[in-house]
Amino acid sequence: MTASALIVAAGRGERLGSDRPKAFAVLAGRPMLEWALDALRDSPQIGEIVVALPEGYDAPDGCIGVRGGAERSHSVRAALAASTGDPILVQDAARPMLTPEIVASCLAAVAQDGVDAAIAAAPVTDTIKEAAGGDVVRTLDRSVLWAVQTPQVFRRAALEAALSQPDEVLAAATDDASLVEAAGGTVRVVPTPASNLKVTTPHDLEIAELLLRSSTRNTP
Ligand SMILES: Nc1ccn([C@@H]2O[C@H](COP(=O)(O)OP(=O)(O)OP(=O)(O)O)[C@@H](O)[C@H]2O)c(=O)n1
Ligand SMILES: C[C@](O)(CO)[C@H](O)COP(=O)(O)O
Repeated sequence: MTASALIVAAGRGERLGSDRPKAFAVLAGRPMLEWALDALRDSPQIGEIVVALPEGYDAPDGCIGVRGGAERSHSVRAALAASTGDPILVQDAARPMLTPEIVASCLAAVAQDGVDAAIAAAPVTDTIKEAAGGDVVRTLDRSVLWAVQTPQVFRRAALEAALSQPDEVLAAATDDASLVEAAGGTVRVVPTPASNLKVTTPHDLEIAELLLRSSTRNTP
């Protein structure tokens, strides 16, 4: 069956502080959402693209639009309900460095036997410490740590089951794979460059602008 891509674009972007929802903030001359859309439109495995949108925004050309929810996972659930494909690729509009190569790697990984989800992730390069009240409790073993990104690709049945939980369970999840993990599913990491960053703050927007303006993706 053909894959569906879900792009979650319904967030407010409070940490970015722009005058419009973050997915529509201008990045290298275009709405941020368009960068991830380009990579998905250039991926032949993707049969349909569903975009979860803020109120008052229309679906981009060739995409199915749905109204997003209160939290990110609620937006994923709304987009999933409007999709028909299998597997399902979930992408943040706020990750504009997506490429067709990353899409292909994650789709290939989820097609392997026994895998319920395949998620883009970069090995952690900083030393990570756990702290409480300002004091370090422990230093974690960096060799087993991954900084998780999107895309996250799921077998449809696994994502449907994960997202069928109560609203408050979904609201507490910072990514979709964690819901599949909690249900005992097998989630595989797909090594991806750290440059597949999420635009959260104005500083991230500056970095993404520099990367995109120096990339061949920005040539007509
Ligand atoms: N209710 C929500 C919240 C987030 N998102 C999307 O989920 C992605 C990752 O979320 P995040 O970076 O936290 O975006 P915002 O919620 O917009 O940011 P902030 O928390 O700063 O308001 C973004 O593409 C965002 O548009 C969404 O579709 N629906
Ligand atoms: C899904 C995600 O991009 C993986 O890193 C991230 O967890 C989203 O977090 P946010 O707090 O909604 O920005």
